[in-house]
Amino acid sequence: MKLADLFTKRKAVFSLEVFPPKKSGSIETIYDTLEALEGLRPDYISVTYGAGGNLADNSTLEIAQKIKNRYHIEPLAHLTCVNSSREQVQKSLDRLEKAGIENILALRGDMNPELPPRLEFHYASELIGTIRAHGGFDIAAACYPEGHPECDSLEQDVEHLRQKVEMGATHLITQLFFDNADFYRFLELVRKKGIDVPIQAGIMPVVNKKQIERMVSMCGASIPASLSKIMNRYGASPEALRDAGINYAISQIIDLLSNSVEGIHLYTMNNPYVARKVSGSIASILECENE
Ligand SMILES: NC(=O)C1=CN([C@@H]2O[C@H](COP(=O)(O)OP(=O)(O)OC[C@H]3O[C@@H](n4cnc5c(N)ncnc54)[C@H](O)[C@@H]3O)[C@@H](O)[C@H]2O)C=CC1
Ligand SMILES: Nc1nc(=O)c2c([nH]1)NC[C@@H]1CN(c3ccc(C(=O)N[C@@H](CCC(=O)O)C(=O)O)cc3)CN21
Repeated sequence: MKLADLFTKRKAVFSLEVFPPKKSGSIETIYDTLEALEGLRPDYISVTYGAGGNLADNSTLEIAQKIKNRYHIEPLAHLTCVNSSREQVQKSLDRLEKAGIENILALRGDMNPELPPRLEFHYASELIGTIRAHGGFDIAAACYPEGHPECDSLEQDVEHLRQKVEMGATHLITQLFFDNADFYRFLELVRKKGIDVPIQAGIMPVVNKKQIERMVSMCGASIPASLSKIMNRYGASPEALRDAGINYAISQIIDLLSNSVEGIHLYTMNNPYVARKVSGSIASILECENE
């Protein structure tokens, strides 16, 4: 199924994101995670590719294929371009098509300090053009409620976002954010600029200090006072911080749904406990939105 069709059927789409286990780890661990996530009945599951600048390989395709064929859930395969040649991208697209994957999240990708950028692709919009020319895929792209960290202004970043939609992205997923006011401000600006494709809010429940620090430095997301108070007060107790992080995310999601958000994309970080807690708490609300 093409994800664009999903957005015409659902008032609020609910999706999950997983990442392939590190090369040193076993690929099998992801299947335990998927087994647990399957029961949460997401509309689709996305699989990262070279997240955070990690080396990418064929495991994204392999996992996406399993999500489709073993769990009968629609997969969204991430694809990045900054470290790839045109030939490599063409090859990836051919493989994805052959595997029956219909949806791609087209990204520039994080810079890997160990790999020099190939300079054949500079921006996600170029990758989107290549995917569209290839044909056969629905294309999603990323957007940044607080502006992309490498961009001088939010206005300029939104202009670049418009290029991605013009090139063929039919659905957007936001970078993680912790202050819904940032999202609402961004949505207003984006709509004013004529970008009219569905936008899903990307939410990450932050459940430990190290993870929060890593995400903030990687994504440039700002921490509102209410969240930093939680971190300071409960930082020494892993369980308290985990539960506070989960509840913070649930509150964010309920506020977003009650303000007519078109979808929630949950960055699960392969943690089924967290995904289960969050989706269990919003299941009846999602049902109410979509009935
Ligand atoms: N792997 C994943 O799941 C996710 C990864 N990311 C990462 O976030 C980063 C950005 O990715 P994308 O949004 O796909 O990249 P993008 O190519 O859309 O934007 C990257 C930067 O380039 C700027 N830019 C875009 N077009 C431009 C142009 N024509 N001229 C000048 N500047 C331009 C943007 O404003 C932004 O600062 C990447 O590192 C990506 O991997 C973000 C979300 C999810
Ligand atoms: N700039 C950027 N790059 C991304 O890859 C990315 C975003 N932003 N924003 C949203 C999500 C978050 N994603 C992430 C972020 C970090 C890891 C990560 O740190 N992975 C570790 C393992 C961590 C763990 O086991 O808990 C790894 O080494 O692969 C994975 C996916 C992918 N996405």
